[in-house]
Amino acid sequence: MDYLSDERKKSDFDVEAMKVAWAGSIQEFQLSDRMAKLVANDPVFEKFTRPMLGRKELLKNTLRKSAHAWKLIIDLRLSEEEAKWLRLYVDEPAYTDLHWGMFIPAIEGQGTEEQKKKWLPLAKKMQIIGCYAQTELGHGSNVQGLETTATFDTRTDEFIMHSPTLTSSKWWPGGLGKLSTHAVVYARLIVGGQFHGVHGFIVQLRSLEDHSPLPGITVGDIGLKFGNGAYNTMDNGVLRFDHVRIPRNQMLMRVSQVTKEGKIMQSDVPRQLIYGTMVYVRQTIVADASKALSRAVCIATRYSAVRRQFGSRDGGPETQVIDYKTQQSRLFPLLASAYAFRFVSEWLKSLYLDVKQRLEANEFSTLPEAHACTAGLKSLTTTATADGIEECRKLCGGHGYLVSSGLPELFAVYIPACTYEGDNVVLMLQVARFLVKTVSELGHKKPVGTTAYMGRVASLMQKNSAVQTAEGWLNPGAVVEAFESRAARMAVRCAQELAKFGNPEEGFAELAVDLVEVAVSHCQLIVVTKFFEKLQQDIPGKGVKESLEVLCYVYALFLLHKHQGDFLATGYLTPKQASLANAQLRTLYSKVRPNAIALVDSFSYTDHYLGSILGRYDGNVYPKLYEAAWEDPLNDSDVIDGFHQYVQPILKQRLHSAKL
Ligand SMILES: CC/C=C\C/C=C\C/C=C\C/C=C\C/C=C\C/C=C\C=C\C(=O)SCCNC(=O)CCNC(=O)[C@H](O)C(C)(C)COP(=O)(O)OP(=O)(O)OC[C@H]1O[C@@H](n2cnc3c(N)ncnc32)[C@H](O)[C@@H]1OP(=O)(O)O
Ligand SMILES: Cc1cc2nc3c(=O)[nH]c(=O)nc-3n(C[C@H](O)[C@H](O)[C@H](O)COP(=O)(O)OP(=O)(O)OC[C@H]3O[C@@H](n4cnc5c(N)ncnc54)[C@H](O)[C@@H]3O)c2cc1C
Repeated sequence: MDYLSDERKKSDFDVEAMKVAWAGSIQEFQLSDRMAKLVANDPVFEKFTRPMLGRKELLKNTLRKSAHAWKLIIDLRLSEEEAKWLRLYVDEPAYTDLHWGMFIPAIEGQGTEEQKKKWLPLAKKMQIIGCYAQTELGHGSNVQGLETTATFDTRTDEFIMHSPTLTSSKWWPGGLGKLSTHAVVYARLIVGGQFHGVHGFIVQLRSLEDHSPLPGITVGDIGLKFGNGAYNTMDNGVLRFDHVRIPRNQMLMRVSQVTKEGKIMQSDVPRQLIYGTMVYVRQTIVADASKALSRAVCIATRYSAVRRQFGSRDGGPETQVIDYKTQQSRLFPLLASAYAFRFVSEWLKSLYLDVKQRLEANEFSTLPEAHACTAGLKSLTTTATADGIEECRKLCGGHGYLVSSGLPELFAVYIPACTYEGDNVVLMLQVARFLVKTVSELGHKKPVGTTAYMGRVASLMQKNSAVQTAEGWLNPGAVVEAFESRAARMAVRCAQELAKFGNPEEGFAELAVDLVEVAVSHCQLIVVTKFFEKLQQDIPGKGVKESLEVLCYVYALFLLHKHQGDFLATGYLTPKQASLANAQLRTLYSKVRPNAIALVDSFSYTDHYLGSILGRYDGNVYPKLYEAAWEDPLNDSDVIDGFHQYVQPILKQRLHSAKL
């Protein structure tokens, strides 16, 4: 029985076409759909018991699933793209994520042709397992502050990897603790007693025969992390070196080379390319944000349509909580954000692929913008997603707090995204640096790409919004101009404040909070602009483009409402115009309402991937919640183990004193 079938009948767009729009193309949809079903129908990938397993059982279970996934990849001859989707739908962080997601990309981006030829075939056949060992106990954000040393020994043509202090212990790398045989280790290069910056080195950690750590290497897991199950399926590790020797050709040498004689040779490649793996991963994290947020939103939307509270008239049904305006005002902006992040991630991927191609041809001019966009959008989308998942839990009331809602584990697994691959504040400060530089160069350099609007700064500083009615806000030009003006005005104002400081670094430190706000406003402008640009494309299917248009305005006007202080303070909007935007937002919520279930069905998530009783496709929530309660190990017996030992004596004492 489909308890949501009435809801599904209300929608006025073609869901199958929307699935394709969400996936990006028909090919991408079919591929993803095939992998989702493959995983959902395979009992090895069951995951409901995960939060109840102890750490050792949990990790072993993850190893079993990873081995089974690898067997499927080999037996079914899956492509790299298919394998990626398969791992996604297995939905369990594992050492393989870092092997494929960072170890291999680090070698691809920073290795020489010779190094790639040697290491990539081994890694791609999984004959070695690698991780990305950058962060240390004492330093994560400050990469140049890393303490591990790689000292060149000209006599033996080797580097000596060493951890001179406790704080130089590598700390956090996923896959390092128990599984990796190799790591790309970031360390201070020391040649002839001189420090030559931080570089990556391929280091073997464990024997390929019996997996024991090699001499001079101390390695282990850093311990339990937030939440049951969740990210504890990952062996984040600690690593120390005691004068471990590696051949010279295991330094990743695309950026700098060390010769046999101990000479440093710089190629034309900028040293920032050493950070290139982070640019790649940050871009993928933006795509992951849309997946995580859409999962939470799918659960909260379906449950909000099932759940009824208050409002019964003449014995009729109570009101579906999705019909409360307050519920809509919390839920629909998140639904719109999931779509907005999906489309901006599509754009970011194309920007990244373009930069990658240019880098391969030794053309580096677009790297700073790629860094700013990946850093800023990673920060913006992960912050919104982490907050959004928690909001979805609240939108589901008490039942959202049950592990079987799927939301607690999703939250626990997701929130470190605000920290890994760069703390979100640190990353926004990088964007701010880029923007301040752009403003300071306006006189002699034409801003391009995502900062092109700064080229119109004079008019953006003068022109105020012309919107007169609520309908006036349903105009891409009016909305984009509002976001451009706010971002440009805030950036210029901040740059003027900075100019008052004799020492720019002192000014940057003092104005850091304002600078982060400037960076946020710039990143929000990018997301809004890319959503409108997406709507310019051919999007087939009845009512699909129209529904996306509604979501695009919801996203933009929700932000405008939330940050109306900025829009008012910069003088671009009057309070009347801000309130017209809010009135339009209310109208838009009413337009989303009949399509809400269809919009989350369009994510095409299987019940297995959602992992949520509240978010079940058929809406059959209550019987399934009731059934699941009885599957809890505590309900194996009517009288709990420990009762006779610890509780009964207390009860008896009460009866005894009652007699007295
Ligand atoms: C129920 C559910 C169950 C399961 C769900 C399943 C899956 C879970 C879901 C999601 C998980 C998905 C994916 C997981 C993915 C990853 C997680 C795992 C791994 C994480 C790995 C890591 O964290 S690796 C470590 C990352 N570390 C960092 O990011 C460190 C941050 N710090 C820095 O990047 C830099 O040091 C800095 C940016 C802070 C720079 O500091 P600064 O001192 O200013 O810099 P300098 O070194 O001096 O350089 C200055 C110039 O360089 C430019 N720059 C800086 N960075 C870059 C760059 N990356 N690219 C290009 N250019 C760069 C900077 O702009 C300066 O330029 P100028 O022109 O101004 O000189
Ligand atoms: C689940 C998880 C997986 C990880 N996986 C890996 C991995 O595979 N490989 C790896 O190498 N690393 C990994 N990391 C480490 C991760 O990359 C770092 O934790 C991250 O980069 C943040 O650095 P930090 O811990 O040094 O934070 P800190 O920099 O110490 O941050 C602490 C606080 O200080 C603030 N702060 C720091 N610097 C500044 C500044 N300049 N201005 C203003 N505020 C500042 C931050 O905003 C934050 O609030 C992982 C971390 C986690 C949680």
